[in-house]
Amino acid sequence: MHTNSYYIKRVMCASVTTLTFSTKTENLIGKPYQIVNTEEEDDGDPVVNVCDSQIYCQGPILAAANLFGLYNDSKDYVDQPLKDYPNITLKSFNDTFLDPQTGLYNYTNVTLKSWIDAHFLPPGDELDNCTEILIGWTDKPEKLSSRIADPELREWAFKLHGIWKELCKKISANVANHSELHSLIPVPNEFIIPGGRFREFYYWDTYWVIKGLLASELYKTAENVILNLVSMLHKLGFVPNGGRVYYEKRSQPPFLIPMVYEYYENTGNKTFLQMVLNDLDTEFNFWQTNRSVVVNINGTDHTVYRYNTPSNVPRPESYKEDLATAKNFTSNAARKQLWRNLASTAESGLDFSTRWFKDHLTLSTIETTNIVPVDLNALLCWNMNLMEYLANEAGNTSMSAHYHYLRSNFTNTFDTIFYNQEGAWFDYHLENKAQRYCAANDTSCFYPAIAVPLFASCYRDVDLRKPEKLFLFINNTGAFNYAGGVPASLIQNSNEQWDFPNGWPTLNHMIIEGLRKSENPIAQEQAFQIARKWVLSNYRVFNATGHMWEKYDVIDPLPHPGSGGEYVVQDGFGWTNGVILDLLMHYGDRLFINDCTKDSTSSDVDASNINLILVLFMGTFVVYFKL
Ligand SMILES: OC[C@H]1O[C@H](O[C@H]2O[C@H](CO)[C@@H](O)[C@H](O)[C@H]2O)[C@H](O)[C@@H](O)[C@@H]1O
Repeated sequence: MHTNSYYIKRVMCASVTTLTFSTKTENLIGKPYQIVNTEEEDDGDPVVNVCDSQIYCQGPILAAANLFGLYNDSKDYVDQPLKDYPNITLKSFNDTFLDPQTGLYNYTNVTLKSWIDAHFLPPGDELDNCTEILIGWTDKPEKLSSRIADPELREWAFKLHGIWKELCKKISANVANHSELHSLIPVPNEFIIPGGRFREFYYWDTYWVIKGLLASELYKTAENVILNLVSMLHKLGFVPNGGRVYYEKRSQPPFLIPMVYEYYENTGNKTFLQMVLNDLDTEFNFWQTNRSVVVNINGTDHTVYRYNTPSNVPRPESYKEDLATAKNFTSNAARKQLWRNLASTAESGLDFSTRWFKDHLTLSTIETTNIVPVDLNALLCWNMNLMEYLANEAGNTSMSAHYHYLRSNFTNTFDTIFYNQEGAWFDYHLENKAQRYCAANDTSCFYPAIAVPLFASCYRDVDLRKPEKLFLFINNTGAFNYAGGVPASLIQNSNEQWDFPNGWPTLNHMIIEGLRKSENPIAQEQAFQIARKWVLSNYRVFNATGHMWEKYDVIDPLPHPGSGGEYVVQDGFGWTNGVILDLLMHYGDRLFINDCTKDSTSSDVDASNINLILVLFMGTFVVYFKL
């Protein structure tokens, strides 16, 4: 018998599985006993848990529930509220299953499941609906009525607007009074959940939710949702991945400052801006202090940013998946490194994509902390720009000057590290000390991230060639040729959700907005074409399924929800609805359902190419004329 060691024995007996932990009792509480081989030498890298909870982030119950695979979706276990205090629950667990003589736990999947059912409430039990408190609610907001020309699209927009009522949740009083019984983190106001298994707010999702709420004229809700994130800054010093304790060690792409910017541009509410300005500064400083790294190029130091959480244990919401990914890893050090990379990728919001894999194919080769992502850096460049503007609007000229200084230095860094004269921006690899450049005809080359510098306007305004060159580069990859929108990569068969053939609302929106905001007519026409494909295929899937989905398969002429990754595709869906409402605000006067009643999307592509050729012609003329 191995004691004090990494050793878990599974004995199948008929349909009942017996699980025995061959580990001493003292190692079971408070230590990630199930993952660390205590016989191995200390590798000097201490275990960093995601949170202190012995129920939701570590401890024997989390491990047992996952090792037995009691849940189809691992996230269900960590979303269940407790019926009694954690220490009482833990004691009951040990009293029931732990043999004091041997120090072994003894249970079957049946006894374990029935014990869990007796001690936990169903997932999501702690949420109330908030229909009553959507201040300013009207069934048919004026913006949607006036800016959408096609009557069918307008009716659809009203339906999407109606879904805010279903996705809007409020934490029940119980959570605030007894937060130790919940993984949900209490927030002061209502919030919009993505939907399905995602029963809490998510950080970067909320940017597109806010865009949708603004189109829906739900200004007070938008304000309240932002204040929830500000309350996270007060509590944790940063905005976490999502509103549960198991997300407390990592963030998500930095969109709080852009959220406040969008809100302010729509409302002009200076009092609100002044109230949150210092918090926005705190948010920026979190990235500056905790996620920056220095890269030296030709003797000059450049500060850039990467995703890099300190936690190095399995993600509690994907515990069994992270154990499975580590199954061939033989040392503690390698496992901890892998888990830090998996969690850091979740911080990127793009969990998972071949973009982060060393071999562009296999999850276990993940190396996110080695990668300096072009999109994260572009977003922080945008944050600097927005802070300069917002601080000035709020009357804080010294803060504004500070951000002006930061951004003007950073645009040079950005150019030096990420820009390639082939016409696109690329990630940078820390160990290889090189850009992750690849030619347009290489399928591992295209990720929508390369278009984020346009979305974030992280290039000099006078540099009009950059948007055009980027457009041409992406065009050459073939990524614009799909019927339903732009895919998350061109790498096939990875079965990861942030890869081909899935297209995501967030990525399509950033590409469209980047091209639209450029002053280049070719790029702007492509923006419209992508928006048209995206809106019309979402519409068709909605009519076919009755739902909006978190992601879509963009290659099939008959569009349908996406697939792949750790969990089944979810409906709802916060950011999907926000993106459609926002695109209808921009393009509602020129989008018509009849454009897509014909089934052949390839003829749509042909038509859009003809338009592009025409605009290309005109664009050349415009550029020529400017010179
Ligand atoms: O449970 C697995 C992972 O689920 C989340 O990620 C996905 O959904 C989020 C909500 O829509 C979205 O923000 C993220 O981009 C998606 O990949 C969660 O954010 C991950 O941390 C979690 O491990």
